[in-house]
Amino acid sequence: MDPSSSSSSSSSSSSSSPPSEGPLPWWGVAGALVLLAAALSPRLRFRLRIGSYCLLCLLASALTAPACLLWNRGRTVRNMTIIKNVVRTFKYIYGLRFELKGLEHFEIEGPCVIISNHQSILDMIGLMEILPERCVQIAKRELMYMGSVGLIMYLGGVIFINRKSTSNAKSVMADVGQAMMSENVKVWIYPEGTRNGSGDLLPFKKGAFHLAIQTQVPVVPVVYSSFTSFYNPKKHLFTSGKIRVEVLPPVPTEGLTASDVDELTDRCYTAMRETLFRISERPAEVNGGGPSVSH
Ligand SMILES: CCCCCCCC/C=C\CCCCCCCC(=O)SCCNC(=O)CCNC(=O)[C@H](O)C(C)(C)COP(=O)(O)OP(=O)(O)OC[C@H]1O[C@@H](n2cnc3c(N)ncnc32)[C@H](O)[C@@H]1OP(=O)(O)O
Ligand SMILES: CCCCCCCCCCCCCCCC(=O)OC[C@@H](O)COP(=O)(O)O
Repeated sequence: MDPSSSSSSSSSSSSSSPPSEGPLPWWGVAGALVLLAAALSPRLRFRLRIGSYCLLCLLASALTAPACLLWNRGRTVRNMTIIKNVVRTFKYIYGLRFELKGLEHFEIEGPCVIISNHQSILDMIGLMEILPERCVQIAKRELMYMGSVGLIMYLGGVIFINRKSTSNAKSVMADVGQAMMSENVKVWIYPEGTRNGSGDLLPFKKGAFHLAIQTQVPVVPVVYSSFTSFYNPKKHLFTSGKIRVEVLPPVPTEGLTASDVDELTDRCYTAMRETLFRISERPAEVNGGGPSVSH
């Protein structure tokens, strides 16, 4: 070791005060314990990760709402563009990669009804990844009360329904039909009516298909591959992963009537289920399609 450096190091050590050796601050200890616990416990790791997602949604909503109000002065589908661009950054935070196919099927002049499978609260990231311009979603009205998330949904033009009351939902959907045509808006609906992480499809509710036939606009099915390889609340699994998204060709409804709803529902259900199994690399069931409408 060079003697000059030793003398300089001894002089520097005499001039600089010794590092403070006091105890770690309380927050340092707490943080270290949480990280240690998370490393040891999958359940805690899952809860921290999904909790951070919810917190991110709340925070991002609270920060984006003023921008929507300033930019577009209130509730309008134009706010969806702002919301979409914010939410699309979330995939980098959670390591979600998308493989997209069939986006050309969205190039429809005018309104249409978009339907897709619904697996979890992460779906919103996949929704915003491909959301076409001037497109709003149908949501359960409970979401309106989720703090800033409810506010941003309201500002983005999301339509809230009481899914526990068919009559209320039907009348709201009828109003949606009129608004679609007068304001040239697309509507995105989750026909399963609830989240479903099974890797299969639940029977479809019929509202989306009634709406499409009442307005004579095409139905555009969208399928997201199963999340089960990287997201499974029952197994406390939430890691990064790849999601295949396939937009299927539009299904026309010109000339159809309410009596064709069941057939239209079945047709979309079968096409989406086959696609879901294919892009999720799951063998199709031997007995063919499952139930397509709610019984
Ligand atoms: C900046 C940072 C931001 C971060 C924060 C995030 C911001 C994100 C912003 C924005 C993204 C927002 C994302 C939101 C996502 C939300 C997801 C959800 O909430 S999913 C749950 C709600 N959605 C549904 O439920 C739709 C599907 N349901 C339907 O369409 C149903 O049909 C419904 C609700 C209309 C009625 O449901 P029924 O349970 O009664 O079931 P049925 O079998 O469909 O209908 C019963 C009878 O009524 C007839 N019917 C139904 N709809 C009809 C209609 N419109 N006209 C006439 N008859 C109808 C049917 O034909 C059936 O009759 P016969 O069995 O055929 O005799
Ligand atoms: C002030 C009160 C704040 C309450 C905590 C707010 C937590 C915010 C979490 C926001 C996560 C983003 C939600 C995206 C929309 C969504 O995907 O909702 C799922 C619904 O389809 C669930 O329907 P269901 O399966 O029937 O329960």
